[in-house]
Amino acid sequence: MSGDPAVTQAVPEEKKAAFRTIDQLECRGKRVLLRADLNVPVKDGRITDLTRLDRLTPTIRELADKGARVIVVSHFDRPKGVRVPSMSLAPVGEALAGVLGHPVHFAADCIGPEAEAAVSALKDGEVLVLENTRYHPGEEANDPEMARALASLADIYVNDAFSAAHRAHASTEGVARHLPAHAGRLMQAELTALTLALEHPERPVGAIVGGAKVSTKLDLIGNILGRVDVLIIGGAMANTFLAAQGVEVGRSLQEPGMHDTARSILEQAKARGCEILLPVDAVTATEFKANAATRTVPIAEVPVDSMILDCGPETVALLGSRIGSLRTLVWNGPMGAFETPPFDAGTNALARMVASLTEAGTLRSVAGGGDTVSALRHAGVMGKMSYVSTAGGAFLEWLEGKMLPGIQALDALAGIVLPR
Ligand SMILES: Nc1ncnc2c1ncn2[C@@H]1O[C@H](COP(=O)(O)OP(=O)(O)O)[C@@H](O)[C@H]1O
Ligand SMILES: O=C(OP(=O)(O)O)[C@H](O)COP(=O)(O)O
Repeated sequence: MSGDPAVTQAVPEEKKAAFRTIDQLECRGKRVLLRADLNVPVKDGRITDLTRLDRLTPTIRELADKGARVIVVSHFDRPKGVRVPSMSLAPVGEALAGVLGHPVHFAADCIGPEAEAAVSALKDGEVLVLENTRYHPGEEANDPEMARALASLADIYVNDAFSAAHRAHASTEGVARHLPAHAGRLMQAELTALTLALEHPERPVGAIVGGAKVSTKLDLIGNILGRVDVLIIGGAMANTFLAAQGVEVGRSLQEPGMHDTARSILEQAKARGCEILLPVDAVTATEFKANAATRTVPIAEVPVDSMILDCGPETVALLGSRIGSLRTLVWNGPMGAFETPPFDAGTNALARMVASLTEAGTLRSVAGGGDTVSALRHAGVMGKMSYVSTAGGAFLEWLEGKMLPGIQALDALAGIVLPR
C-alpha cells in the first residue's frame, strides 16, 4: 500500500455496515468478476498517480490467495461507446501488475469470444484485466445484454469501484442482477471511513468543488447546498459560474450549456443561506503549456484572448481565511490545471493550508477524486488529510445521502449508514 491516510479508529459496532463482503466468499477455482476503477489519471499518455491501483490490491491479493480466478473489469476515461486506442486499459493492466508484483493477463475485449477465451485459460490464483467497458455503448446504457454477457464470464461478482458506484452502468449495476454480488475491501473501507468521518460532521461544514467535469458535477452541487454552510467553487467549474453571471472568461474551459443551472444554483444557495465563494482573481495565459507566460488579473479583467488556468493569490488568501473558520471540509476537484506548472500554484497553496489546519486539529478534511488525489500528492500533503477517498463524484453523491446504484445492486447492503 502507498501509505495513504486511512481512518484508523475502531469502528463502533452500531456503525458497521451490514453488507456482504468477501469474508463470506468460498472462491477456490471460481471465476470472480471484480469491478475495479482503473480510471487512473494520465498526462501525455503516462499514468501520473497509482493510488487507485494501490488501494485495489488488498482485494485482488485476497481473492487470488483464496484461489479465485480474478477477472478485473473497468472503464477508462470516456470513449463514448467506441474503441479509442488512447483509452485502452492495456497499459493500466501493466501498471497493475507492477503494483501487485504479480503477472496480469490482458484481453482486448471485455465481452465476446476474446474475453471468453482469456477467462477459459485462467488458472486458480491468476489475474486477468479486460479491455475498457466503455468501448461498448451497452456499458453506459446499462444494456441488459451487455450485463448478461459480462455475467456469463464469471460465477461471482465483487464490486470494489466505490468511485464509479454513482454510475448505473452494465458493469456496476446490471451485472449484479445475475451473480452473487459482494463488496470488495476498498468499497468496504471507503464506506466505513466516510461514514465515520462525515455522518455527524462538526459545523461549520465547507465543500470545495473544482475540476473539469462540469456537467456531471453541477447537478450534485445543487444537491449538497443543504448540507454545507460554505461552498467554494474552483477550477473550470468556477469558470462556468463566472460566465453565467456575465463575467468575461475569454477562452477558458467552461460549459455554456450549463449557465442556467449555475444561475439557479446561485439563487438556491442564497435562499438556503449557503455562502458561495468564487475566485476573485485568476492566473491566465494565452497558451496552455508548461511555463507559459502568465498574467494574474482581477476576475473582472480576464483578457478575451486568454484562458483562466488557476486561481490567483487573492483567491488563495480569501479561501484560506474562510477555511480557517470551518470545522469540516470536503474537497473534490483541483482549483486549476495543476498538472501543468505554473498552474499548480493555487491548488498547492490551498492543499498546504488545508493540511496544516488538519494537522493543527482544527479541521477535519476529507478529499477525494482521481485527479484530486493526484493533486494532493503533487502538493506533498497526501498523508496530511483526515481521509483521502479514491472517489470524487461518487463521494459527493454519497454525501447527498443518496444510495448509489452500484452499492444498492450488491446483496444485503441494507445496513449502510448514510451521513445526515
Ligand atoms: N481552469 C481550468 N482549466 C482547465 N482545466 C482545469 C481547470 N481547473 C481544473 N482543471 C482540470 O480539472 C481536472 C480534474 O477534474 P475532475 O476530473 O473533475 O477531478 P477529480 O478526478 O478529482 O474528480 C484536472 O485534469 C485539471 O487540470
Ligand atoms: O474518475 C472517476 O470519477 P472522479 O473524477 O469523480 O474521481 C470515476 O472513474 C468515474 O468516472 P466518470 O465520471 O467518467 O463516470
